[in-house]
Amino acid sequence: IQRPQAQPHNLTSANLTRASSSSRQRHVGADDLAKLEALFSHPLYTLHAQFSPDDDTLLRVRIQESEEHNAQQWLSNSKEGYDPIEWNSSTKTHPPWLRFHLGISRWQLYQHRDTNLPALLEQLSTHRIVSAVQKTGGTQLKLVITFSNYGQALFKPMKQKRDDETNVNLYYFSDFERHNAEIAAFHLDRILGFRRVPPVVGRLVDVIKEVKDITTDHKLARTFFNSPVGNSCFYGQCSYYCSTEHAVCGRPRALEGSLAAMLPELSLAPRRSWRNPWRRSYSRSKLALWEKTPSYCDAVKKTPPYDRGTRLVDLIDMTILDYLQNNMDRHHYETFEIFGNNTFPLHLDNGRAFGRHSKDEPSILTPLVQCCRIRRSTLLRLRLLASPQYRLKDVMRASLAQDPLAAVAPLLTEPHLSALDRRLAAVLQIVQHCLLQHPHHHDVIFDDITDYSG
Ligand SMILES: Nc1ncnc2c1ncn2[C@@H]1O[C@H](COP(=O)(O)OP(=O)(O)OP(=O)(O)O)[C@@H](O)[C@H]1O
Ligand SMILES: [Mn+2]
Repeated sequence: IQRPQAQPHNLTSANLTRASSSSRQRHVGADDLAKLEALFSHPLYTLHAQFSPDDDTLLRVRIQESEEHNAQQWLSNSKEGYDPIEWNSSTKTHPPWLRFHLGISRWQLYQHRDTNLPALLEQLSTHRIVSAVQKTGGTQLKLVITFSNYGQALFKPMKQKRDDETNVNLYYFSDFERHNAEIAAFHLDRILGFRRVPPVVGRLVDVIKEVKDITTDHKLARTFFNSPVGNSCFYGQCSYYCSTEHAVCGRPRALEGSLAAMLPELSLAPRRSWRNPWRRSYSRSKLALWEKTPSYCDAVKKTPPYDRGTRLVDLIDMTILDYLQNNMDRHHYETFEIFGNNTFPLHLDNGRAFGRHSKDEPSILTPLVQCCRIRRSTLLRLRLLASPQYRLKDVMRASLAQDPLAAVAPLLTEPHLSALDRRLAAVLQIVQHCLLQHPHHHDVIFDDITDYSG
């Protein structure tokens, strides 16, 4: 494929790493970075880098006969404003978004130390935008952005300042989404070793040049206006908070937002949506059944798909992620249909995480408390992250410093980082309590890494 004009021709993952590490050092201590490096080199991350056999990937490249015959590059007519399509069945020719799609497997979205990841993030944050339209459905304003190489991203704009704490009188279901939460969730999920959040990066978007001027979405275009101080604003159309009072504004045109790599489209890779058994009531007055039934997990454990395989412990993984980031909004989760029940749950939509640092929400941990079940690999990584040698808040600080928006301000403030450590200790305490209550440790610990002794 042809490299986009905005990028140097010699862009490789090697010099990308060099470039980002030199800029990182300005913002974050070398100690934190060394901890992150050491963490990712630990056997608990490297030993089990799953190399999926081909039949365990979501998509496969079909080699066309004509292509085999003339070994020519496959050239198709490209749309106006887009780069020519010059990729074929060889991975070397694929743009990063396509490599990402082709790398999705039964158990993870990308590999540990995936060499495509830096290139994908770099493209999301710098690539030329040729289209921006509203994503329909969902409650809050978000855009689907298309790049000149046909890659796509889901854009969530900054709605509030990073150090704003959610109003205590606001219910979780009316909380604003936060772009920095989407970014931080990607980093946290990767540090926990799950790799179930699609890669997300921060970016300053020019709301006039990169949205208004190029959009084909007339409903969106009609909502642009200039604020009293001359900033360019828009509010779009959605079921909540899409009005002049809740507009998002550039300064004067530059607007912060998160860009999540788009998953393969549903026609290629259909997904199934599952209701979270521990879903909240989404009502001001009603309690959910799980809130009134201490033995609730016994029933869940007998219900497919939680009665076999790894779905229950995967749900516990998701619970731990959500407790750490204080996300109460996990009403549903999705899986890729083609993998049936033996697959991982996607950790999509983390926009309501990191709303509060001064308060923890113990009820998020209810599945862990009621089920007393956890993957051994997860538990061992959590213990690693609780040790001073690595320390969750330090490795998160180092990881988040790699995001381009860290140059504007840290993606998570120090109180949020400290909350991570405090909540991690609470998770480990609950697991300890479970172990004391159960005579057989294997009733609590699901050993998914039997060959690892540590
Ligand atoms: N990276 C992605 N790639 C493709 N589709 C995505 C991605 N992230 C989210 N989606 C899809 O877009 C839908 C809406 O996204 P999201 O849940 O983040 O927005 P929302 O406004 O919070 O929606 P809701 O109010 O229903 O929770 C999701 O149900 C999901 O299927
Ligand atoms: Mn949501």
